[in-house]
Amino acid sequence: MARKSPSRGLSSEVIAEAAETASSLSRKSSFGKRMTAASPGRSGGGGGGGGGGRTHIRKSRSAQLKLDLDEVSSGAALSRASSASLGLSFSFTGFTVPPEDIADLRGFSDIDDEIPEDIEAGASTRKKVTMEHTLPIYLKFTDVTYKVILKSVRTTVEKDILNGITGSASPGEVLALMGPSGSGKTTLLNLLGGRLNESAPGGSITYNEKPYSKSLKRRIGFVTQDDVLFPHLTVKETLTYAALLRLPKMLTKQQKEERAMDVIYELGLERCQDTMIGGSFVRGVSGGERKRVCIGNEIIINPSLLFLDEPTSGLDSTTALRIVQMLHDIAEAGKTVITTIHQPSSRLFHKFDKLILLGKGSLLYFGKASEAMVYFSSIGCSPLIAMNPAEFLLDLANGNINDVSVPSELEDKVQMGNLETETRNGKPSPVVVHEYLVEAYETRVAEEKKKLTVSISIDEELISKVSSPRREWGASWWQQYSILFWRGLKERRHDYLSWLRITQVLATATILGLLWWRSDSKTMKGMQDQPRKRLQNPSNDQPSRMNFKVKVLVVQALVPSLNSSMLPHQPITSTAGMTLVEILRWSTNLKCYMTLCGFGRSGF
Ligand SMILES: Nc1ncnc2c1ncn2[C@@H]1O[C@H](COP(=O)(O)OP(=O)(O)OP(=O)(O)O)[C@@H](O)[C@H]1O
Repeated sequence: MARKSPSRGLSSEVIAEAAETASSLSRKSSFGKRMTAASPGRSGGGGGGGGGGRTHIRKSRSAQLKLDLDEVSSGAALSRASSASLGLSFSFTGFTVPPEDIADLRGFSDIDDEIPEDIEAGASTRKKVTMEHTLPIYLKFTDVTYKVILKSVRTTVEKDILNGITGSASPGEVLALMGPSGSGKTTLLNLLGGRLNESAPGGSITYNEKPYSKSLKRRIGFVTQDDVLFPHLTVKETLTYAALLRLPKMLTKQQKEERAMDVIYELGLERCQDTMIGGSFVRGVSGGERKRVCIGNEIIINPSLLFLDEPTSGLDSTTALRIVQMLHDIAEAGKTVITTIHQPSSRLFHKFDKLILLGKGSLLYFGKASEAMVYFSSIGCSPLIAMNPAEFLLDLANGNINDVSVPSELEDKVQMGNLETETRNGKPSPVVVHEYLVEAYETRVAEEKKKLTVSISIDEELISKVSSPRREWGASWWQQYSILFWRGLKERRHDYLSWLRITQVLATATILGLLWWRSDSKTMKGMQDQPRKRLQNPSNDQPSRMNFKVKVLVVQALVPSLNSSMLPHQPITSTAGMTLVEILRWSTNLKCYMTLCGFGRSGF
């Protein structure tokens, strides 16, 4: 299969950068490797299984490292991502890899980077849904600032959230945003994802050299920190409804359903596809599976840019590692992945291509994650004991320099006693450390910043596609209505069919029905007057004294302000009393109807 020429992708500079990234990575997982292997005609990794033969391909990380250096330096690595993005090979564009190959993986949980595995290639029977190719998007942001205005009764204060953040991310890369809590990671992520519209940020954010536009929305996937999933839907239902609602109109219902299945296989969710998502009161899928469903919800539309807000929070380190590995696989399909991360393990830290370290909204480091430690040691900050690099960086960003060698400049200042700011245990205070790091980054890495601010040449076609409004989407109004209606019914089927609810509904209906049992329904006046007659002269009440008593009790319960002493003299069938009962009856009916239609969550 002919590879797409690099010129089809971004400019040579970008390609070189991405190629460099690719060469620095030993990051392809066995999962990703299978993807490569499954692509017929692919030369790397021992050859693909062409022609549907049963070719055993030995895969290992070392095999991946065989990445041809000439190929890398010529930019073919990005071309690979590019060709993947053009739907030719990788899985996460989701269109060519036989799911049987993926199914063989026995789910995501069995992926082990280090263990060589045999894979059967070329046994494809499942046909993948053809979708639009991933458009490679180069994200660049320079001197991004963001403020919020805090209004109180007396004053209006401006609060700086981000101060001059500069960085970039190319297709095929995973950029991690790291920093202590409150450092501005989520704000930066939201800005880059075009989700903060209330006040315009300073600086520039470009996507293939174009500013954010509405048409880009369709090319961006955003996985928020809080999982927004329906607890009573199964994994398969969740992704199928997402596909039905979000995929282009030109695809048939069957194709959309197939696309949902593709994503299930790609994310290794096939074993739990029929399990409910679950929630506070319902046991469902595991935390890692839940996160993968959230990611699936976004990659189902084949986005060019994927943003994730703390996708590993609350997960154990092994599951977190698998999630990050999956993000790499997604990136390798030509997507640009940007994620915030909290306290990653050292293994996880080394998996990121690029890193942004934030401290109090300022940039402390931007560059390759693998070079972060070298940079900080060059400015005099190194760990004094063996520690996880991520932990070390977060300590620094917090201004905590216990177990960290103090830069000689700062040490001198402390010893000379000319440090105006307070010191703690003879060590510079966090404020001073923060200022030092910000300053160090500003001056010593100014060159790096300059490189980023230089405009790069990107293929005209890519630029025009980014701002092109042409991308047909979604379902019609009526389709959306019916999909949401059925989704609402499915989501609540467990509520409807619970014995508690059925009993509750029957009991309410019986009690309310008793109010009008054996009523004189011939005329409106008769209906209204009849109970009054009974109340005023119960002995005339032929149908049943019991019936009358029940009614009185029910009305008393419904209208607590009427006490029994009032009843004989103050008939409840006064216009006000009856109107109240009518309102109650109608509101109950309305609520039943609305619940059946899928509106409102609480049932009756
Ligand atoms: N709209 C706003 N109004 C006031 N303050 C805000 C607003 N948005 C963000 N902030 C403040 O900006 C700072 C950065 O917030 P942000 O959520 O980006 O931090 P974070 O690094 O993602 O934190 P965490 O890791 O805890 O989620 C915080 O101090 C937050 O209180």
